[in-house]
Amino acid sequence: MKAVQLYYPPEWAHCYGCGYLNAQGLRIETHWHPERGESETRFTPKPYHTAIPGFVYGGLLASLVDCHSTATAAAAKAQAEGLSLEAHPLRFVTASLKVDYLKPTPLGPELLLVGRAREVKGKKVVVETELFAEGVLTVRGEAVLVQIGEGFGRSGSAPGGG
Ligand SMILES: CCCCCCCCCCCCCC(=O)SCCNC(=O)CCNC(=O)[C@H](O)C(C)(C)COP(=O)(O)OP(=O)(O)OC[C@H]1O[C@@H](n2cnc3c(N)ncnc32)[C@H](O)[C@@H]1OP(=O)(O)O
Repeated sequence: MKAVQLYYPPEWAHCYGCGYLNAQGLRIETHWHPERGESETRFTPKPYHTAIPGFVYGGLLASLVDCHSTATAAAAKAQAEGLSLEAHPLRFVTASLKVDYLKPTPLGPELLLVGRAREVKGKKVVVETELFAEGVLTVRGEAVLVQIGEGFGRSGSAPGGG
């Protein structure tokens, strides 16, 4: 199964968290499970992603939730509209991001993020994410994502839905 991010067109693939063209980035990959209506991202932090020794830096965890959410929004919207990402590479940006750190997240094990769209309405999608370390829920996130259109981010252009 191809990761959602790999459908992004090159001009939208430079993001530090999820752009496949950013050699220094995290380059996360999110997989969509249509039968469950859920997304999954797996990521193993590096030793330098440290908060205090033995635990993951919270800013990194927020980044993971952020980019995992944009991909979840694209996949959920595509499913809701009956579109294939191959033919319709939808792209979302984050309007709002809330992260609750429930427990310290241990540094070392692979992390699993599971996402669901709570609302798909027009160009807006609301995504809930749970992040697990060795099966323990340590972070919960909620994000509002807004679909962008061609030309978004270019000088003088207004945000545009697709
Ligand atoms: C910076 C990116 C550069 C370009 C590269 C792109 C590709 C890479 C992407 C990488 C991504 C990686 C991740 C990143 O790092 S993305 C980078 C961080 N994000 C940004 O820089 C986004 C900056 N913001 C904007 O451009 C605009 O505000 C956007 C496009 C988000 C909305 O402006 P727009 O005028 O188009 O939308 P609208 O006003 O018609 O609202 C639409 C709906 O959304 C709801 N809503 C809006 N805001 C909020 C809020 N704060 N809380 C709750 N809800 C909010 C609003 O109520 C409405 O809902 P409803 O009333 O219909 O129910």
